[in-house]
Amino acid sequence: MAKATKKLPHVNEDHEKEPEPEPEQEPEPVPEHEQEEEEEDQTFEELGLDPRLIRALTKKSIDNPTPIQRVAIPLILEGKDVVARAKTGSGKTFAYVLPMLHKLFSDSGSKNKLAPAAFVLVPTRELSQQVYSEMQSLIELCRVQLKITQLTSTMFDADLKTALAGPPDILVSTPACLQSCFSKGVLLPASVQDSLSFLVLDEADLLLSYGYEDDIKSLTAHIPRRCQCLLMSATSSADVEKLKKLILHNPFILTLPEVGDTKDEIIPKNVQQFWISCSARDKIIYVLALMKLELVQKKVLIFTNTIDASFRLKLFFEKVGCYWGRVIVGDWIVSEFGIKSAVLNAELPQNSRLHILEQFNAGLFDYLIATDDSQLKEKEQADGESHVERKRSRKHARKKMDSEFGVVRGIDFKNVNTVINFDMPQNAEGYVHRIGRTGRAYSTGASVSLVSPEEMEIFEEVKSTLGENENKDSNFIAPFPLLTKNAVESLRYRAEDVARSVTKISVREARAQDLRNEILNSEKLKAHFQVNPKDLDLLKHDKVLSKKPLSTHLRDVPEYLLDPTTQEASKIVKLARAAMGNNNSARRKGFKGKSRKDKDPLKSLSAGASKGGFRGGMKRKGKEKDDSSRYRKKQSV
Ligand SMILES: Nc1ncnc2c1ncn2[C@@H]1O[C@H](COP(=O)(O)OP(=O)(O)OP(=O)(O)O)[C@@H](O)[C@H]1O
Repeated sequence: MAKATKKLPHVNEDHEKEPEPEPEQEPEPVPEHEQEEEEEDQTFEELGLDPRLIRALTKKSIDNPTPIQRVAIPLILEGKDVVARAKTGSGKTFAYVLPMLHKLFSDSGSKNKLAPAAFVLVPTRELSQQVYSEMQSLIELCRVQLKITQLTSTMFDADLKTALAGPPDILVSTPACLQSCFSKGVLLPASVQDSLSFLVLDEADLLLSYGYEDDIKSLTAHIPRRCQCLLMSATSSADVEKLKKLILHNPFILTLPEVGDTKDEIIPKNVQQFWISCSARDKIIYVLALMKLELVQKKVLIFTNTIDASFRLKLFFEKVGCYWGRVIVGDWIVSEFGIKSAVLNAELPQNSRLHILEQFNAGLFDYLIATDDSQLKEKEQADGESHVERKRSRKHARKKMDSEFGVVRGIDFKNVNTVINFDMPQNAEGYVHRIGRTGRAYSTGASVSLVSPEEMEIFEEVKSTLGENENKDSNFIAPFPLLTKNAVESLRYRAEDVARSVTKISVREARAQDLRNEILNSEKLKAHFQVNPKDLDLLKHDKVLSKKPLSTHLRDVPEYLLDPTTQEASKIVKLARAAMGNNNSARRKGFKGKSRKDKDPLKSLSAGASKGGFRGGMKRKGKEKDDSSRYRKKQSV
């Protein structure tokens, strides 16, 4: 314990029964900037991790631990129960996976056990797949004989038995699925009592909202007292507190970080947040303008609150012939290819959803229109209150959807530069999780929320949750500076014309068609991925769904339609993109890649963006250092 704090003089962990040493027991105070450098330079070796894991990380170009990893890993290696709260994308998964694997590597006794040594519980199947893949790839790189198994609620009893035969060392699952293994007798409480050394509740803030409370309560009876329990969470909530009381013994509470005043910095500072005020009807023109005039950087993740809205958008993009990519050979344009988008929602089969995520992450397409799970649930509830009939039919529809689906929360979308809230989420928590899909691993990112007058209330709620304060740099949602009303008006006539042609019937047909495609895909995928698990390229998810020929009148926006400010803004965004090159570089070295603020051409632009104006997401280095050095002292229960 003392060892961990001495290495990390900025960190204060509270412990219920073991108070931290008084400051006089700390090492000699070091000037702040030196401490920051020292912490940032800390290596995984210094944290005491197994060399095989360190080599595996190096192969993944991960050299230095992130702030939460720097604090959590030593404590977990020491065998402490830990509650770790750190913002989205801050590397919480490796913060528990690395020390857990380290300990399992050296746990020779586990081979004679009759049940897994570790349970990792997550709220959704997408997350389960993600965590499973991360751990599996580390284990493979380490060339260690550890078996990891993923269980899903759709597995037959016989498959569950097969999966648990052996038994695996690590089990990744949702709480419901694990509990059903106990109730079906596939897992025996006595064996678990004897074997279990680790219980991880990942994305703990979401576990209860996904309805797993009863499952978790039932599971507690099977968790041996000596089992080390870890709870990872992006936000603090009453649910996290509840889980903490249910599961953990005497935990260390790590909270990262607080900057400045009374409110936590919830959104990573490397993410610039913007908003545009417009009518619900005009949103489609604004989103078109953002994309068509290249005012946002790819890859783009667009959120809608309903599946129909996502298809409407997809068809609209297809129909406006958003073609601005060109293949040029010599002086000749040999082909033009369209910007196509894919949709992601709970209606799609599981295999398709995972594959869409993989393809998007692999960069096979740049625009993904997602309808997030909680929005669906809440929208249905809201609709249901006023329209009983609709509620019944939606309830029926909901049954067809996957209750373990979770597209937004915790999913590690790779290299998303921009998140667009086409619809505002239903609550501030939804906003935080959506925006957290960009700026992962402290890379840069931006978000643009389109806010209609009807959504102003929720927008205000978001701002107050974030602790917005124009004098403070963080958590400030600025008016989007790059798009003028004139630029939008220049697109209006044509865009409205195209929007009119996207009828309810065409949306319904497209949705049905997409589902058919994906069910077919899913069958093919299932068979194919059994043989070629790493093959990403078999099937396409961004097929054109429009049945009618595409309109050409918005294919190219004539220069005369654009006002000079927007033209200038578009040029600047392109320059910024060129200057940034591969923004992934920021992700290496424990997120401490140098930002290029000196080269940031957006810094000079001020069209309407007061404080927090468009920074192109590149000038946050100094503040990032603050993150690594400030952990908030928090009272444990
Ligand atoms: N030390 C590191 N250096 C560089 N990249 C890292 C490091 N640790 C993790 N990453 C990468 O950072 C990304 C985000 O990590 P992770 O998914 O664990 O974040 P998170 O804190 O769990 O976010 P969320 O709360 O949204 O689930 C991943 O792509 C991961 O591979």
